[in-house]
Amino acid sequence: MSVAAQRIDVAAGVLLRATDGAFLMSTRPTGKVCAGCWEFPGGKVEAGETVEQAIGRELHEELGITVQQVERWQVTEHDYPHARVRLHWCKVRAWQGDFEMREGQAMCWQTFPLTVTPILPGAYPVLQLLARERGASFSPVA
Ligand SMILES: Nc1nc2c([nH]c(=O)n2[C@H]2C[C@H](O)[C@@H](COP(=O)(O)OP(=O)(O)OP(=O)(O)O)O2)c(=O)[nH]1
Repeated sequence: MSVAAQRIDVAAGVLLRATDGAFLMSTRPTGKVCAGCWEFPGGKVEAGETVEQAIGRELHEELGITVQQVERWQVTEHDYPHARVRLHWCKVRAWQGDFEMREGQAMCWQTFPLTVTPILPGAYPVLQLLARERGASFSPVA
């Protein structure tokens, strides 16, 4: 099987702010594919890791926070020219620590309609689901 044909497991966290239900989006750091695009924080699940462990590790590495509660939510797939990914989405409602953008990313709490663009296409399905849960809508920019 070629590298491009292998599906890569990615854990992505939907951090939900208790006060107003806003969710956190961040930009992809310089040097990564699609740098500057908005996404949900997370990254590749490493060998031997559970999705929950991967979320805990990634959010600590990227945002400096300690995740206290992770709820598995949806699984979606997306094919990019650079990779075929399987995204394991988790809702994160409890964490400790102050946010530190350890990879030089930008972060923004969002509600619908979103105010950030461009968004990584692999995040569209989960944004549509989140919007539906809230009686809102999300339409990707063509
Ligand atoms: N974190 C995250 N990744 C996403 C989202 N949507 C989406 O298609 N992806 C894709 C983009 C990438 O191909 C893949 C995540 O890989 P990555 O390169 O960011 O992972 P990583 O942080 O482990 O990076 P590295 O160790 O390889 O540098 O998942 C999203 O909302 N959040």
